[in-house]
Amino acid sequence: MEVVYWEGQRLFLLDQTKLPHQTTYVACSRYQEVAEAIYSLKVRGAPAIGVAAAYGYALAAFNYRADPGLPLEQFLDQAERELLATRPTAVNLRWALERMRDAYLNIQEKSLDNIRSVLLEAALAIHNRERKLEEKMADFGASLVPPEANILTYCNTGALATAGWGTALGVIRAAHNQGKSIKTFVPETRPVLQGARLTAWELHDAGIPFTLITDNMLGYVFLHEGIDLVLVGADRIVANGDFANKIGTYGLAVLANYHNCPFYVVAPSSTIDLDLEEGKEIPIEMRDPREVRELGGQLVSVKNCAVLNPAFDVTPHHLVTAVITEKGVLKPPLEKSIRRSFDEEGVQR
Ligand SMILES: CSC[C@@H](O)[C@@H](O)C(=O)COP(=O)(O)O
Repeated sequence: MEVVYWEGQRLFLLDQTKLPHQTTYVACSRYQEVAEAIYSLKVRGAPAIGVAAAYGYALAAFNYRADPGLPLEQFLDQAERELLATRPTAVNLRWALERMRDAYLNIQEKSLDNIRSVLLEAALAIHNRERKLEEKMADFGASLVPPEANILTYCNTGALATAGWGTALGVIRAAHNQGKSIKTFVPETRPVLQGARLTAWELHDAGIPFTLITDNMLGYVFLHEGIDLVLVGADRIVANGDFANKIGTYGLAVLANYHNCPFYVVAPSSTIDLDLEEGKEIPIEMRDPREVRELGGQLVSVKNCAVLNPAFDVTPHHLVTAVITEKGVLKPPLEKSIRRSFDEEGVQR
């Protein structure tokens, strides 16, 4: 099932807020609808929002009418700003939009038809690149999974989160396909239940055994079930290896460390932000208090009570066993191996 696809002059997004009960698509014909879909988590997960934003930028060129409005370049800049503002933590959004802007700036023949077709090609290339490199990453990760293993993952890091193969869940899928006997524990991931609604749905669909737990069972599971490794994704990894991921990841990393359990972060290099040195510089998205007070739209607490709702937390690099990207398994000292993985390909940011 496609998570994101382009047809005609519209972008279709699988509405993840309706899963697992309904599989419906939102059809976006304006870039503002893509921005709204990203903000409201209809499409979510760092790589997937990068892919959606790239198509959103292309859509802006299709929306553009020369009449009294802005010149095209300013209109595209406005689309870029609005798409970028939707979710501040996942750096893949900025990564994808920068590539779209570069694609626009490199166009020689600036007729509207040509601009539209070049930008659509550029968005498709970002999407296809994601698919290809995630399979590579999954193979690197699967090589670290023992033939029999209890794995703990977090949030949703599968095809739904990437519009490709998946990050941490891609590794689980690859290990399963290699015939490894794995049991995956899936925390529900409050406040909006990406684990219970999305990861459980993906694993069930793929026929991969899993056990759903509530987030406050993590300690119990380490003590009584035995966890062999933890696999999580990331929304932004900075130069020293600190990384932001779904709220709760830090607590999970501390528990894994206490239990001497390997803790792996799986993410494409588009999630690495070498402009930031340390995790404390990462902007953390604060979301609507209703996500905490409510469950499935039903109030479960005191109306209007004070709420804290950071969507992400930052885990320090010393709790990370290795970072797995499409370039390989990056081991500590993380700063050195992260920078080297960029230098090898001469990637400039
Ligand atoms: C591809 S997985 C990496 C992260 O994006 C994932 O773990 C996560 O935190 C998603 O958060 P979300 O708020 O659902 O977009």
